Amino acid sequence: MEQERERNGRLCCLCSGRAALRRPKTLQQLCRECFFRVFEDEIHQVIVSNGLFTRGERVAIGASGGKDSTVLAYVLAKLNQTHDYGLHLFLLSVDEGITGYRDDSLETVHRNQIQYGLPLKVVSYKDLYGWTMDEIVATIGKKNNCTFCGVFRRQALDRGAALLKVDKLVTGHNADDIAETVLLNILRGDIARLSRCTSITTGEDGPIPRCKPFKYTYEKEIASILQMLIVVLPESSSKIWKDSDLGRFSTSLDQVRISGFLQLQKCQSKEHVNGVKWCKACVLLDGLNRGLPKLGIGRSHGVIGASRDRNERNGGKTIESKQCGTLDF
Ligand SMILES: Nc1ncnc2c1ncn2[C@@H]1O[C@H](COP(=O)(O)OP(=O)(O)OP(=O)(O)O)[C@@H](O)[C@H]1O
Repeated sequence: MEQERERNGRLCCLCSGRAALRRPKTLQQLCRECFFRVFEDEIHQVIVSNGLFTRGERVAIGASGGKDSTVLAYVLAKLNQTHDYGLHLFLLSVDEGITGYRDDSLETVHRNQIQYGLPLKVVSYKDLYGWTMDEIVATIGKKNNCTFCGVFRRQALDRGAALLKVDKLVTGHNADDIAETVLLNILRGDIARLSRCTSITTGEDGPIPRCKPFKYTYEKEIASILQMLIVVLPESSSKIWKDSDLGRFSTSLDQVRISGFLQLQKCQSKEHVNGVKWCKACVLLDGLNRGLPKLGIGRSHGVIGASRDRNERNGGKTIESKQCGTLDF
């Protein structure tokens, strides 16, 4: 209460209006409008100075329904208009099939689709792999399921991006995520990932580069923007947003789901974006389908070894594994 009164008494350092917050990054007192403006200007500067996009490009926003990608969708849609980037923006969501979690957050994505007027594509693990995460957890238990979730999500985003025929995929990874990844890679002694995990654009040698426009953005500031966006929503929806960061917006909009013909074909398919036979996702899926779900768990050389042994015994072909992981965005 005391703090609230004190804050209300302070003035915005840019326009002398009533300050709404002390900005975490610079500790400046700012009103709501100035905070939005400096936040958006900074993202615009990051985009321009790093040459993230080229006019006319098709760009998919990895939309999880969480705060980072929700704010990313808002800010990119806004900047695309105000600065006339000339981008074709899409929302791309991966439905892992986690009851009570992703189904809720996908409702938020549907809402973003309406608010920002962006086309949405949803790709699901069930359609791509024949398994939901709930089914995978029921098979493998809670211990190693993160490996499946992370590896499949990464590939699913690539495949969704290929279906949308986009030139780039952007994600809501922020400065805090990157700091965490750096520390994890140091602890894991993973020098290769350490050297590339701070890049604002990765995968430039692959079919669909990934960019992180929030690379320099503090998570706290993204949370403040989201909170302020909630305030301007109609009462019924703002109540929904307060219930959960992920939101619970009910709508009956059509989800664009990919059909059976795109079921994973062990990377033999020419459509496969990584162009690598037997990538980590394939090894994991192969294990699941054979009733050997732990087959692909662990480090790649272990996987290759285990797979080779098994294939040699079966007189089959050699499986080559590619390092995948959630820290590689
Ligand atoms: N299921 C998904 N569908 C589409 N994109 C996703 C999905 N999960 C993660 N992403 C992308 O990867 C980014 C980082 O995801 P992470 O799971 O680390 O969550 P986060 O830092 O909490 O972000 P968010 O608040 O957007 O969920 C997200 O901002 C989003 O762009």
